[in-house]
Amino acid sequence: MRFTVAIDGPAASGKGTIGRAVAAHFGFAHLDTGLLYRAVGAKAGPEGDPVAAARDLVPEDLHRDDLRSAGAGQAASRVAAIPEVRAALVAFQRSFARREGGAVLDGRDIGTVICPDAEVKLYVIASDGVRARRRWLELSAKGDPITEDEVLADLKARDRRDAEREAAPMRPAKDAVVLDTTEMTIEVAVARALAEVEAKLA
Ligand SMILES: Nc1ncnc2c1ncn2[C@@H]1O[C@H](COP(=O)(O)OP(=O)(O)O)[C@@H](O)[C@H]1O
Ligand SMILES: Nc1ccn([C@@H]2O[C@H](COP(=O)(O)OP(=O)(O)O)[C@@H](O)[C@H]2O)c(=O)n1
Repeated sequence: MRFTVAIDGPAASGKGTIGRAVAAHFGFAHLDTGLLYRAVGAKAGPEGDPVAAARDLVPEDLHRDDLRSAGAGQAASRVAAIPEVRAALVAFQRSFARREGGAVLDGRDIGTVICPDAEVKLYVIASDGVRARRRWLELSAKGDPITEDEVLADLKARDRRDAEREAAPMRPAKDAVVLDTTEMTIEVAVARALAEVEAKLA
């Protein structure tokens, strides 16, 4: 069975949390595509060639322990604006999406560019303040000394860059279901996503 769930939306809106839960529930594979761009940014570093880093990306690159920081997120969003970087990552994402047994991919352009024919498309949003609070709680629990205001500034800068770039800008697909999780618990948000998938599987 081939079945693709595409989850897009701005930074820290809950895409990964929902994606992992949907994948676990239905036994689908899950790909956090943001991790690919974070790994490219980290692999290239400030002086390197991001296009070469994207073309040479190997699975071990995704296991670096510094990919979740705000700095790695900023580097990701800069390399993600380069069309050749995005092009180098398309084939892997598309073949992951069509693997046997079902797949969930979360990112910014899954429903619009990577998988325009996905069976389910969700666009997950939440207010800026709520997203900043959630990401700050996550980073501070890991010992990151970043402040909540710094997280908010990071999210806003990335969202603007991601939405305004020419190459695969962040936006909801015309047929995406928008899920505003501002006032939802994780359990409620996941239940809403599961219901959308159930409806299409039936
Ligand atoms: N509905 C929610 N309520 C409270 N916290 C949430 C909710 N959804 C996600 N979170 C938390 O917010 C943080 C960001 O979520 P995540 O799924 O990583 O977002 P994204 O993949 O969109 O960047 C995580 O720490 C996650 O546990
Ligand atoms: N499909 C994707 C996924 C991520 N990205 C870029 O990668 C960055 C990091 O993505 P992420 O999903 O890990 O970010 P968070 O939402 O977890 O903060 C984003 O800010 C985008 O610039 C993208 O351009 N396309």
